[in-house]
Amino acid sequence: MLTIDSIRKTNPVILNVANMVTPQHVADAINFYGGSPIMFTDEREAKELTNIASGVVFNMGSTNESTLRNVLASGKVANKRGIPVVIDPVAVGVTELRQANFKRTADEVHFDVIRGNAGEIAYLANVNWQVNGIDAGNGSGDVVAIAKQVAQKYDCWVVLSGPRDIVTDGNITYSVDNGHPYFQTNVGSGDMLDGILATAISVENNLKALVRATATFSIAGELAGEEYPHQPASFFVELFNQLATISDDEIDTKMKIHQL
Ligand SMILES: Nc1ncnc2c1ncn2[C@@H]1O[C@H](COP(=O)(O)OP(=O)(O)OP(=O)(O)O)[C@@H](O)[C@H]1O
Ligand SMILES: Cc1ncsc1CCO
Ligand SMILES: [Mg+2]
Repeated sequence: MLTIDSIRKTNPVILNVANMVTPQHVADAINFYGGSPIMFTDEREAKELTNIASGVVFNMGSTNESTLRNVLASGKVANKRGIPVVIDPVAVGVTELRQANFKRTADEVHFDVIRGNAGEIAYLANVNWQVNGIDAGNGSGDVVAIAKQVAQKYDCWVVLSGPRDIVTDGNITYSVDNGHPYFQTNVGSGDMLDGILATAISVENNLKALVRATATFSIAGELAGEEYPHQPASFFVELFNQLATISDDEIDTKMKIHQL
């Protein structure tokens, strides 16, 4: 079983192609959880940095020609080395460029995890969904079926986040019912989750570890919400305190996971 102690002892280096909005939050989340984050923006060091990393995160939230090259260069080295790749297809359905960038990346790089909200994963499943920019929006599709379909299509794990998180390999599926509404209030919660997931599976690369990491982040939010029930901005800072101090006992006690 993946323990928080093993993550903190391993302190894996997690390489990120971040978006322009939330890199500090992502670096903090990885760091407080027990990883060692590093970001980069110049393709010339993609290979060297991927060679020293234990996991990589590609956030497609504000990709341009140069950062797309970074993703492709790093992704190929990560695949060759067998280190886990997490991709976040931020607002993928919203513009043609985002769609093309994701397709190109999927054609050239194998992902271990696609992490997105319902709107993003629904787009990848070709399911009609009323998205709202970076936010999940509304749809009537079955999120479990959608997540499984995307996992099968891309031969990877999918973490579809929201009030209930769905974690699947396309066959075995878990739900995680922990969390707090203030996650949704804060921009970058999903980006932080990407970093948490990469950190976790760089230490133990299996579906159960992915489920536990998903629950850990949500439980840290529950604990933060208990401290700050009416202060959404303080919640965000407290989330870091909780990530830095959460124990395996707390995770075991609070975890609400079900195999579906
Ligand atoms: N209403 C909610 N109740 C409980 N937890 C939530 C809720 N909404 C989101 N979460 C949690 O927030 C985290 C981020 O998920 P979310 O689906 O908001 O990502 P996102 O839309 O990609 O966010 P962003 O684009 O701002 O980074 C997950 O851990 C999820 O469990
Ligand atoms: C607001 C925003 N725009 C592009 S990425 C991002 C952060 C949430 O992913
Ligand atoms: Mg997002």
